[in-house]
Amino acid sequence: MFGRFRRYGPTFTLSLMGVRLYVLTQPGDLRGPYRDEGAEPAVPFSSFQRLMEVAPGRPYDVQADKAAHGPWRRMFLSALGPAGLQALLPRAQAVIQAHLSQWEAAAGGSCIASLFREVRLLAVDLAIDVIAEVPLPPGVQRSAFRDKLLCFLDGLFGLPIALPGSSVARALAAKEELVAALGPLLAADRLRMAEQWRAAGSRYSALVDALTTGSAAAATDAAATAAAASGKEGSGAAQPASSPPGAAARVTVRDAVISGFMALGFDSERAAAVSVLHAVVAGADTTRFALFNTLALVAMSPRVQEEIFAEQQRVIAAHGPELSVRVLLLGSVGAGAAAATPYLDAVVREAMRLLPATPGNMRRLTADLRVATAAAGNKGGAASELVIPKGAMVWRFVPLQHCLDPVCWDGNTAVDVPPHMDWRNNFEGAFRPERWLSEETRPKYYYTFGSDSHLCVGQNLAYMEVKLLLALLLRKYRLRLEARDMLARATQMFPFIIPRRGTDRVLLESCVA
Ligand code: HEM
Repeated sequence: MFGRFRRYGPTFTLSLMGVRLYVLTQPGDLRGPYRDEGAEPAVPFSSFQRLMEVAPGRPYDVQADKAAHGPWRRMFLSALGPAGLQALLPRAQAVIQAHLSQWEAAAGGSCIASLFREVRLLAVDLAIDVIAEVPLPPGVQRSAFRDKLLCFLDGLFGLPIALPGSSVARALAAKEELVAALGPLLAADRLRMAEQWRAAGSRYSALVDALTTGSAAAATDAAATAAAASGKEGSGAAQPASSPPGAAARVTVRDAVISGFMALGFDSERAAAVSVLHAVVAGADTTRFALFNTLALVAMSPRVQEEIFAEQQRVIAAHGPELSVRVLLLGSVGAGAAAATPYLDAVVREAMRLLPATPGNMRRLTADLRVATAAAGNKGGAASELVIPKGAMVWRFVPLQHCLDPVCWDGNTAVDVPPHMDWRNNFEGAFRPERWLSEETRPKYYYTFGSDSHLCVGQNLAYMEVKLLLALLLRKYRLRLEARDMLARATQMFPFIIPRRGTDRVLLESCVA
């Protein structure tokens, strides 16, 4: 894409799965669409639309609904705020630890046989147990449920062909089985939400006010209980996963998605099940690619691993071995929480800057948009203007935007890839977590989690999960890719990296005496 930017300038078009997209790169051009001004979020791919609709011909999109989006977003922010993260941390740690134990048992602790496969399974378990907190009863076989979810996710960006055997056809069948399994499990949530909805006079904002106020109180009680139980401020491990009986319930992601569906007039058992699939989709694929990309880059850098290890040793000496929210997340999460692991934080941001887990979401214009089209490198040249018509799709392609970062890039368009993004030929110069540690070098463009009106509400949960995995792994092991050029040899780079079969083995070298 940098090549296209060099050739065609800051605005150019391309066709993706038959859809014409305008790629915009100028901050001034992007501002309006990503603030919902003259544009709305939309995924223009028919496979995705079919799999996400409630029933044939009944689309659902709370993100594009101006009235519902605000309260819905507030529900998520409450569910995934500091107290929510505190409650979810023990769950995340249990899931990650279980997978680590399986990896260790499978190869005598010497390797992860297929990084791609293993983090995919891990991300789906995190989506089930941590994001959606799906109450899978013992009767439902987890492996079969997980397989169906994977099948559903595989179809989302498949070619829009629902012929037997195609990924979309298989995903549609898996969706029906998932809906049938989930519907009854969510009956109590749905009825409770319907009751609260009526009590709030069927006004979404009032419902959210009532739920989030109660949730904040529950969170404060829960945090105090956790601190008292562990004797340490901000400790996550002693925190119960749900509120004790009688206490105000904390808001969950499940509540957020089910309420969003209700706000748009869907209150059936099927709609509740589809809403939970939406939550799983929001977190599962993104998290898996974040885990894969980050582990791959870290495994390529013994230097970065040593730095993480040294920081972990300091954390253990200062706070004990427990991985709490305070240890894992920065001051932005939770009043007064200091950054105990700034280097780990920098590593995760740097990995997600260099290899973003998503290529960026698109917007459909609801009004004409005027943009500049001056060719790149045409400094001082006259800027021409282009009017992109209402109805067109515009896109901020995240890796390209990261190439153009004014802090990291000197504006040289003579190179194929700017050095700060060129992990293939300039690994040490490109993958530099240290750039995040000083105000002067800190990247200005970082769009892996979107921006503005739809900035990802799950980003702190995602950071927490990735950091947990890295900390747990690197306290015990040094990672090494068996095929050091695994990323360069990948069979697919877009929209996600998929490694060539057999090249994604990660060697685990014990560093514990
Ligand atoms: C590394 C992992 C993740 C990445 C890279 C990621 C990326 C993104 C991006 C780019 C957006 C903006 C979409 C847009 O502009 O239209 C977004 C929005 C969103 N994300 Fe994430 N996400 C991740 C994890 C999660 C998780 C774990 C959740 C948990 C539920 C989540 C929930 C959401 C929701 C609900 C929105 C919509 C926000 C709104 O429209 O106001 N994400 N995410």
